[in-house]
Amino acid sequence: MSRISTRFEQLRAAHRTALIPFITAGDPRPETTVELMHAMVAAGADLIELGVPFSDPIADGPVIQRATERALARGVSLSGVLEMVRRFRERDADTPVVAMGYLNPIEVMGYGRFARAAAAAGLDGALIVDVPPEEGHDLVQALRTESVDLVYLLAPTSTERRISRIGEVASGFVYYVSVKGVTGAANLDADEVAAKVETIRARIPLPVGVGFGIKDGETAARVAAVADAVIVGSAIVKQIEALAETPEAIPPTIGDFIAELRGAIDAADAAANRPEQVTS
Ligand SMILES: O=P(O)(O)OC[C@@H](O)[C@@H](O)c1c[nH]c2ccccc12
Repeated sequence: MSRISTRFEQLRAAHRTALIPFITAGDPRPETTVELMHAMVAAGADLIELGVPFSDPIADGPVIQRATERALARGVSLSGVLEMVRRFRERDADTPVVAMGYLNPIEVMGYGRFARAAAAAGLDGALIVDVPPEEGHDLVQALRTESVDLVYLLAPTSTERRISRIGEVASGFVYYVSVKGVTGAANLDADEVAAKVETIRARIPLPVGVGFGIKDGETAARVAAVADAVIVGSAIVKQIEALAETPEAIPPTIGDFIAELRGAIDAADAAANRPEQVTS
C-alpha cells in the first residue's frame, strides 16, 4: 500500500480529517524548506503538498505566484525539490509528500527519469495541474511503474462524466477545488462543497481533499465536516512572505498556525463523531 493510502486508512480508522498544508519548495530560501516541513508535521500536518516552482503557473493566485518567484530567484529546480524531499525522508519515513506543479519541468527532465528520481527521493504523489486525464499517458505509465500516485483536480464545473473519467486514472486521493478561479480565493460555500463531495464520493473510491479559500480555523472546520482532507495554501504562504527577512521565525510561526488549524479540525471531527444528544 502506498504511503498516501496508508495515511488515509489510519485517519479513517481514527475518524479524523487530514490536514494538508501547501508550501512552495524553496520559499523564501531553499535552506528553510525541510525544517519547515518537519515543523508542520510536528504541529499536526498529515501530508504535505510541495509546490515545484515554475515560471508560468496558470492556476496560482498572486500570493503563491510571489512565492514561486522567490524560489526561482534562488535557483530552485525540479531536481532541487526532489533533493529536499530526499532530505526530509532522512528524518520522516511516514508523512506522505505530494509534488504540485506543471508539466514543463518534468518534460525537460524526461518522464522516466523524473519518475525514478521521485520514487528514489521518497516522493509519494504528483499533482500536475496542466495534464488532464485524457493526456499524458507516457507520464502516467512512468509514474505507475514507480508507484508514485497521481492526484487529479476536480472543479465545481466538473461533469459527472469527467468525475468518472478521473476515477479511472487517479490514485492516492482526489483534490476538489472548492471555487472557480485561482488559489487564494475568497468565498467558499460549505453547502455547495458538501453536495459536490457527495457526488464525487459516489463515483470515486478515493479520499476527497478540498482546497482553495480555506484560510483559518473556522473555514477549516467547515470543510472538515464534509471532506476527507483540508488543504491550505495561500494563508500559510502569506505568513511565510511576511517573515521572508527573518526566515528562522518561519518554522515556529507556521507550526503555530498549523496547530490552530489542527485544533479546529479536531473539534469538527469530535462533533461529527459524537452521538446525537438525547434530551428528554
Ligand atoms: O491557496 P489556497 O486557496 O489555500 O488553495 C490551496 C492551493 O494553494 C494549493 O493546493 C495549490 C497551489 N497551487 C495550486 C495549483 C493548482 C491547484 C492547487 C494548488
